[in-house]
Amino acid sequence: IKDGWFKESQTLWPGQAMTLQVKEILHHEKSKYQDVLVFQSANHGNVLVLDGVIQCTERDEFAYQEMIAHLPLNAHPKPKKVLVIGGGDGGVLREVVKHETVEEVTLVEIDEAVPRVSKKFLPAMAVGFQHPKVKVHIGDGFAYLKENEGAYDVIITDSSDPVGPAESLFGETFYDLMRKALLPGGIICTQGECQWLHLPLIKTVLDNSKKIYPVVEYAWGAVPTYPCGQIGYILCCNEAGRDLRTPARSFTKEFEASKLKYYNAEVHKAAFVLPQFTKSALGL
Ligand SMILES: NCCCN[C@H]1CC[C@H](N)CC1
Repeated sequence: IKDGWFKESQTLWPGQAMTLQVKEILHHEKSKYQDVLVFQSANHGNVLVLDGVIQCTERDEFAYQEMIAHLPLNAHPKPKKVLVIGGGDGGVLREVVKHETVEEVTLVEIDEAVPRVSKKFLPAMAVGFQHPKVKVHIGDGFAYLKENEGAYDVIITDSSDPVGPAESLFGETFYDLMRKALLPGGIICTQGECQWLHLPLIKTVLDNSKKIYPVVEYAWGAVPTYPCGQIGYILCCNEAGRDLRTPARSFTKEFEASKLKYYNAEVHKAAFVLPQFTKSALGL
């Protein structure tokens, strides 16, 4: 942080950097896995930064949390058992429990510091931990998946970037472990990086996924404080012929108007419409 501005410079987005004006540093620690920073920004609320990378800001986190949760959940006809890997800030949990069909959602987060710090400094996201349907497990998602085969209708991997603790969450082994943990007709949804910055990585992950899932899709949406102001979502289903691009279920218009700020049935469909350079690069 230099003369009151935080700069998000990272090898994953060379030559560019989002900067946010800092009002006050609220917390800074080295956890067992990563550098954890929370600051109060001038115009984006409190901001969570892990290893120098913006994870979420109070101002625009809803755009990401709603999409990564409601794209898979509304693409599934009747999701009951949900698993979230990562997502230690609680935002995805807050969204998952909005689905009446969901009976139980388990969150597996490797770093105990993230829920601890989120509960203190990002209460509007950490509210997700309070719901009775929620179970929290601090541990490695790999190990957890191996212990829970054929158990989940939807698995959401809300990870940081493939540099540091989340690196292995972008590998073929992990995608196969998620597949084995799904129930029939199950859907996974993972943080899919940025089409302007990471097309080779995205292509590798999608090509690997196509070897083991009959349905593989790429969607994207705006998140102003993420690199290039957007983020992708990779969705896979273990049942051939399923259409993930059209909601199998929708919230009522009233629910969309009162309980959501980004996602709705039209946004669901629009998210899968890709610009030509991405379409041809990913062969979708
Ligand atoms: N629940 C926090 C969101 C984590 N996802 C982010 C996607 C964009 C990345 N550059 C950083 C992590």
